[in-house]
Amino acid sequence: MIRAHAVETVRAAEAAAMAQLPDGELMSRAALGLAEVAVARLADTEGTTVVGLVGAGDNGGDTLYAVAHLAESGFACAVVLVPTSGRSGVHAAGLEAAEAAGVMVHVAADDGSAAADVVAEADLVLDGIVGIGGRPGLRPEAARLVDAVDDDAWVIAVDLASGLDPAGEEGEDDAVWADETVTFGTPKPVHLLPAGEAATGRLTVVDIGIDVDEAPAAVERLTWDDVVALWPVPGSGDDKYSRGVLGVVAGSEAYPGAAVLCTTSAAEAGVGMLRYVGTPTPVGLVHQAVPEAVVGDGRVQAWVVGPGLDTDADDTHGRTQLDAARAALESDLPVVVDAGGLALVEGRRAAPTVLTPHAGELARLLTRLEGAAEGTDDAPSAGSGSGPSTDDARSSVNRPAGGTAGGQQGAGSASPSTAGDELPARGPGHGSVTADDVKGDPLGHGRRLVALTGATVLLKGATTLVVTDGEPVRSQADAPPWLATAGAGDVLSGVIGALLAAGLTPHDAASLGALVHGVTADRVSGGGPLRALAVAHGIRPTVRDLLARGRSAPS
Ligand SMILES: NC(=O)C1=CN([C@@H]2O[C@H](COP(=O)(O)OP(=O)(O)OC[C@H]3O[C@@H](n4cnc5c(N)ncnc54)[C@H](O)[C@@H]3O)[C@@H](O)[C@H]2O)[C@@H](O)CC1
Ligand SMILES: [K+]
Repeated sequence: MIRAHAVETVRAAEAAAMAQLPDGELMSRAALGLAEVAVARLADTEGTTVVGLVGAGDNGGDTLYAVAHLAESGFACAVVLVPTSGRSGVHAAGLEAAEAAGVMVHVAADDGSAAADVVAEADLVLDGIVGIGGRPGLRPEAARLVDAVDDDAWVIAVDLASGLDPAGEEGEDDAVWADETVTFGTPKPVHLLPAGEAATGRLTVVDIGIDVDEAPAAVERLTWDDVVALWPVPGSGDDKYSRGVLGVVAGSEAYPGAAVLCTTSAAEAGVGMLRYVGTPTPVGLVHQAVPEAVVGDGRVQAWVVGPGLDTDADDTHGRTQLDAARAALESDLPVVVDAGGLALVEGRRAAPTVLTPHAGELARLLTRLEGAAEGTDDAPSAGSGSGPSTDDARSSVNRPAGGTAGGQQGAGSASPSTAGDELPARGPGHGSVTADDVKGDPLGHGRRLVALTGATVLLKGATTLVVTDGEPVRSQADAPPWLATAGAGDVLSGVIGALLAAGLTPHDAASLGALVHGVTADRVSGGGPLRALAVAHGIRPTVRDLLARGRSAPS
């Protein structure tokens, strides 16, 4: 598992380490690690010239010492001091070391255009303007220098891309767009969250000897090795019931395919037994595609409610299916609620619940539930504010052409309410939320839905977020953009349902489901198009191979 720690946690760990070490030791380790990465990248890119952009804090100090190392290794090195106060504004000992190593020093405040020319010449740029002490956004003088960076230069952000919010809560238009980030001690939340992940680029963690193992993480990301630890593997005493029976209320006369996708993926994920509740057309399809499934209601350990569900159906079969969906939601059993099922959510359930909206569905749900809550005395607070900006609208000063944070991924579904329909604009009613609002602040809006429902919220996107009250946010970015295809969400809900039925917590089931879904999509895609059904059929071999990694790993 990758664990990212909040700035306060990092500062406390650094203080504890510094108390045991000579002055400057941590910075020296950071600078050396940074220089080693830079040397490797210069070799990869056949680069020879280096510029360090140096701000007023210790992030600039790291950069000055790293550039000194690079100059000593024979590279043509310069630094540009960004603060308006020039030399007096930067880390004095670092500046002395850089000058002693023969680094050319340019002061942006003295001659901004000459400094920009120097920046434009560099093959490799170290962004040391601000680190974890930074506020979001770049000052104009810094932005001008970042803008001068050559499109072909390799940009390494020191600790984090300057201009980003270290906590990853606030999106920021004005930030460095790094090819790579070299961070110290532990990842920071911004490296794993949608607000900063794309501008972070490749992430390398340099061990500087601080200890955060016992400290709570702010954000976590499951990795392949976590599958062995978390995936429910049957023992010799298990039978199909003890392994978990999953009930699926999905598909409809209008959207029958979702039933096939959801039940197929649940079966592929190895559920003990599957019950399916649907209308005649999807029942026939499920019979053919998943002969293991038992059609009809019965005892289950968990439910999936909603993929392809037609909440407008008013024929007898449709109404009976909707009654089963409502009964599942009113039961004391764990439920995954997806797509059409989200329209049936009325607020808190007492039992474990995973809601799996994409941005548009989350916006609709928040608008409806917050509207309803406003009419009551105990209305929860609306949570953090939301801006109209979107990922797509974000522009970073040195972002490469066409480089965006990626669109919605894994959000596709064969269900009526997940067919990419999004609220066109902010609605007239007070408190109405749009899909763009959610994309501009996915974590904040996810938290709002958690506060309203008490559920685990899995928000689909290029990076999928899993938010549960009292747990570190899980952030999974395993899937290729090809997964943004209709039906992918139906497959995801089947996997999560199988894991819930086996007894995993909603937080683990949702994040592990997202991981396996994304890894499967990546394998199935192989760099090309994929179909949701192929992802469903890929779940079984993917889980098998991930479990086999654990068996072959040295103990
Ligand atoms: N604390 C430690 O023990 C270690 C810290 N290290 C480095 O130190 C960094 C943190 O250093 P600092 O706490 O000095 O803080 P930073 O270097 O992140 O920056 C703080 C300075 O930048 C200015 N600033 C803030 N936001 C700005 C913005 N948007 N635009 C321009 N200037 C802005 C502030 O006025 C302040 O002077 C880490 O990110 C890491 O790079 C490493 O050397 C490892 C050890
Ligand atoms: K930086």
